[in-house]
Amino acid sequence: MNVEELVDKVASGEVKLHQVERYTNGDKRLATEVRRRALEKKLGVSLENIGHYSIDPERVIGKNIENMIGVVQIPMGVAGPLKINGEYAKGEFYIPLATTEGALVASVNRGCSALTAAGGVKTTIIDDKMTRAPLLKCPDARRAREVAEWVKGNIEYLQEKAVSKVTRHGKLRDVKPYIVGNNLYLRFEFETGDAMGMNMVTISSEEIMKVIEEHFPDVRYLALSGNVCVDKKPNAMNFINGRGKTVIAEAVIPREIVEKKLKTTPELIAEVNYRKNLVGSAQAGSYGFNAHFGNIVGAIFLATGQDEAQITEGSHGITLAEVTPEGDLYVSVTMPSLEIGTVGGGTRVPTQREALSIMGVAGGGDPPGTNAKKFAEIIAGAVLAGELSLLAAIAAKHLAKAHAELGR
Ligand SMILES: CC(C)(COP(=O)([O-])OP(=O)([O-])OC[C@H]1O[C@@H](n2cnc3c(N)ncnc32)[C@H](O)[C@@H]1OP(=O)([O-])[O-])[C@@H](O)C(=O)NCCC(=O)NCCSC(=O)C[C@@](C)(O)CC(=O)[O-]
Ligand SMILES: NC(=O)C1=CN([C@@H]2O[C@H](COP(=O)(O)OP(=O)(O)OC[C@H]3O[C@@H](n4cnc5c(N)ncnc54)[C@H](OP(=O)(O)O)[C@@H]3O)[C@@H](O)[C@H]2O)C=CC1
Repeated sequence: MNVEELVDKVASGEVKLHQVERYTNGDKRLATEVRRRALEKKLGVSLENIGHYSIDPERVIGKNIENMIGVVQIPMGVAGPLKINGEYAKGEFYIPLATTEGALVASVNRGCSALTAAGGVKTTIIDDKMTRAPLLKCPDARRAREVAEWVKGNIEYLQEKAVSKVTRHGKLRDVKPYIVGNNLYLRFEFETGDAMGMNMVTISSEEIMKVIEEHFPDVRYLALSGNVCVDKKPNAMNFINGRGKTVIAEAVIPREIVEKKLKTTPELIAEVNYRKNLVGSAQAGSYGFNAHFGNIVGAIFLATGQDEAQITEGSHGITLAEVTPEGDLYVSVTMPSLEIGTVGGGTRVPTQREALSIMGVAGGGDPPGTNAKKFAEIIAGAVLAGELSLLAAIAAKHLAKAHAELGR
């Protein structure tokens, strides 16, 4: 069948979208073009821009995407330099941000400028784990408790018998059981090196379930994810117990810098933060006791190939601002659930990998895990920059003007 015939057959539905590779001798670039052209024909639309890209379909189909028709492009800007005094990120960094929201990059850039002039951001990682919580249906709550106790006492055994079969970098380090009636949710905690880890921990958890079913034939493994993990949904669990990296970025900004660069005062920033981010968020029942973590996390996630659905949990967290006894401004962001990686998933897509390389965090670290931790510290620093600048703009009543000038 020639290409024109194939396009027609796909447009008519005779060949399904996911079957096209069968007719292109496995040529994925051609299959991508055929699907796009079939869609153009069927819908009477032009997808010319979606069809212009540098990413090789051979590298992403089958690992990152199915039914590929092309690529969507998001403008990418860069903010910085931002000085970070972290335990992993040390020095000045440029932060790639993919967004279509005018004024966002300018704002993060302004925050970077103020923070760097103030001596930089101090970052601290409090915890680091990826979780998966399978659901087991037990005869009753007492049996559920027995299973949970056995699992708690057999972490090393499960690592050896199940997890080590799946992954070299994934390590089962703990489990937190939750029991509801006869349901047992085993929230497994894993170290995942430089990977965000969801594939690693999901496949490992299934192996663990096999071992548990062998030991407890009266217990039925019902769902690999029991929603206590918690992945890709707003939730209190990750806010309180953490998931991915739990990281804090903080800085003290001298009053002169607040006045000169941010056009306001430490007192006004602290008051706006208290009344907006803390009281306002409490009134709204929000998990985001912050101004716009989601903006910065989202733009970095899109630029660097992170799982975009996990921007949800990345947007959780608390911003603090207070005036120091010396009259300067202390600011911090506490991010309980930053689920990120520098290997695996979308990080291997060439454009995204280049974006990671801007920060010196593409690929695995030496030792493993250090690159992802460095990346987490850089994100937290950038989030602090964004929070600081937006809070200042709101305090100075510059928000509407900024977006009128840069966003329309
Ligand atoms: C727009 C600014 C930065 C102007 O701020 P400014 O202080 O008037 O600007 P400036 O010209 O005096 O320059 C100060 C610094 O800003 C940066 N800067 C300034 N202009 C640019 C530019 N064009 N491109 C790149 N960087 C720029 C630059 O770093 C510069 O310092 P330097 O490096 O020169 O020493 C400021 O008004 C601002 O930050 N506004 C806030 C905008 C913002 O944060 N938007 C985020 C999205 S809002 C949203 O989506 C969430 C929301 C609001 O709904 C959440 C909520 O409910 O709170
Ligand atoms: N399965 C699911 O339920 C879900 C999957 N996802 C998706 O999962 C993907 C991410 O899964 P993830 O497990 O992070 O990625 P991968 O599945 O790509 O696993 C990471 C791979 O990198 C290897 N690796 C090499 N060097 C390192 C290093 N330094 N540190 C860690 N691993 C290293 C690992 O080897 P080895 O394993 O031998 O150590 C492993 O093969 C994303 O595409 C995401 O969208 C998201 C949510 C749910």
